[in-house]
Amino acid sequence: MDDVLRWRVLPMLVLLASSLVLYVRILPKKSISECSLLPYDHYWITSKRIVTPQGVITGAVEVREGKIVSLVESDYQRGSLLGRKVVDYGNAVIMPGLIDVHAHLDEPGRVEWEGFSSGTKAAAAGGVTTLVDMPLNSFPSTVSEETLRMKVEAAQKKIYVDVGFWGGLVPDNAFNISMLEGLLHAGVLGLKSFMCPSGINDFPMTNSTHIKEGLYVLAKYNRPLLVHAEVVLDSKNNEGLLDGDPSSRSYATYLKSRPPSWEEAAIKDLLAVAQDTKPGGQAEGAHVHIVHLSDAKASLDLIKDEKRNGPNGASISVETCPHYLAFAAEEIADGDTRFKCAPPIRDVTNRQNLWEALIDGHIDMLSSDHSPSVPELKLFDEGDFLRAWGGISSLQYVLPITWTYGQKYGVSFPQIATWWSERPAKLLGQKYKGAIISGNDADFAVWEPEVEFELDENYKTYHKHPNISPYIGRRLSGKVLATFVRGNLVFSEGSHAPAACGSPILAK
Ligand SMILES: NC(=O)N[C@H]1NC(=O)NC1=O
Ligand SMILES: [Zn+2]
Ligand SMILES: [Zn+2]
Repeated sequence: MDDVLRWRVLPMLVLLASSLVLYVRILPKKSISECSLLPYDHYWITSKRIVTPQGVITGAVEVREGKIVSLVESDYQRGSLLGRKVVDYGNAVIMPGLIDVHAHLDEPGRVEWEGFSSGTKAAAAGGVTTLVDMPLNSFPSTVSEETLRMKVEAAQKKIYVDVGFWGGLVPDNAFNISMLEGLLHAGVLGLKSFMCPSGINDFPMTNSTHIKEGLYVLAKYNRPLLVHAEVVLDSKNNEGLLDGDPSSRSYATYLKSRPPSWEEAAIKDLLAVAQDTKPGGQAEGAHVHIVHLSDAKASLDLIKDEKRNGPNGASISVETCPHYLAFAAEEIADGDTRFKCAPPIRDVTNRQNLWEALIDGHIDMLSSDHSPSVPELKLFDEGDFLRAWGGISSLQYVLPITWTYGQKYGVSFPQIATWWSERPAKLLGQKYKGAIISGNDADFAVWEPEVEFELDENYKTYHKHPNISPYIGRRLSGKVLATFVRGNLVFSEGSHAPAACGSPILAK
């Protein structure tokens, strides 16, 4: 019996011990192959169309340990990379990964609306390699050091792309410097506030005084304040409308309820406060970023006027979103609340003016303002524009939307890279993101501009609620083939890497 034990158990123990050693030794390798569909840490990607700050080139990008280490402009097919690990994307476009500075992922607290996992899977499938999560629509809102920690905790092991966080500037913390400093110190990339009711009870609106206080604190940290710039004017538009009034199904009714004058009045007040960000001003170092501009008339003129002062003027920037560039009020059917957002989508002429302002550089960048909810809150049965949730679901589609609807205006790959990568990286203070240059993070969107597809039920969408998006049913061009985040191939030909290895981005 003793002998049997010795000859059977001993070898098994040896085997167990050696496989444990092996397991421990291969652990780092294993984690690469979980995080990436391409399990190398040193490789080249090649294509005939690589979008760099110097223009579109044919060549190879060398990636090592998550960084771009060299960029070779050459006809790589001649064999200079023979024997290397090369992924050839042929004629597909390699662009810097998209950076979405404005998305609502709603976690913790409202995962039934979206969540870090589905939201960042959608981002990865759309070529978005970094996104910044808004401080509201989750519960609690991100307004203190503690609530930021809850966000970061909730994001652990769930994010497929890199994710930063905005903190909320609300009346509760605006006059509480230590609370704001705690939030900034803990790593939010900047603050966000509303000049009108946000639609979320624990995220009340701020007035100019709150914003001024916020800017003083932000100045010390060199970080921006993002502002939803609409103020509720004493409008008579909806007076007399009762719940269930048939005209609340009318898009025209909704459009009139939030006129361009709301944006104009807010931007006027905001630019007055933003004067403190001028060189030598009390809030020098802070920056004001106007989110989702819709009004391309008086509101845009105010912004253009301020920008004419150049570096001596206030430090400001502005974004618009794909839905203002893709849709127009005239095309929105009554009752179709998928199109409800704030500020609203305006008329055809306004859309044309937004495109021109973007192309002329008056509008700095694009963002998704992906703001989904559960389908029930969209009130599809009633089609009530006044009571339905306001927010457009689009995160996964922003690249093909920009490309498809931009064709009419002759939009180029470098322009898309400027609007979706370079300028957003600058707003976020991310020095190593936003462009394909040596030393930067190896964040890429690889896509095929010429490939068309229909957003129908056969199209794999990763948003938690695919059907609430107004883009469903549209034909788009520009298919995302592959997405790399810090060298990890996180999405390729319809599949995600097994593990979610995105990093939280915390400001230091
Ligand atoms: N709370 C929230 O997401 N609001 C957003 N939705 C929208 O359409 N505009 C917004 O600011
Ligand atoms: Zn907003
Ligand atoms: Zn938003």
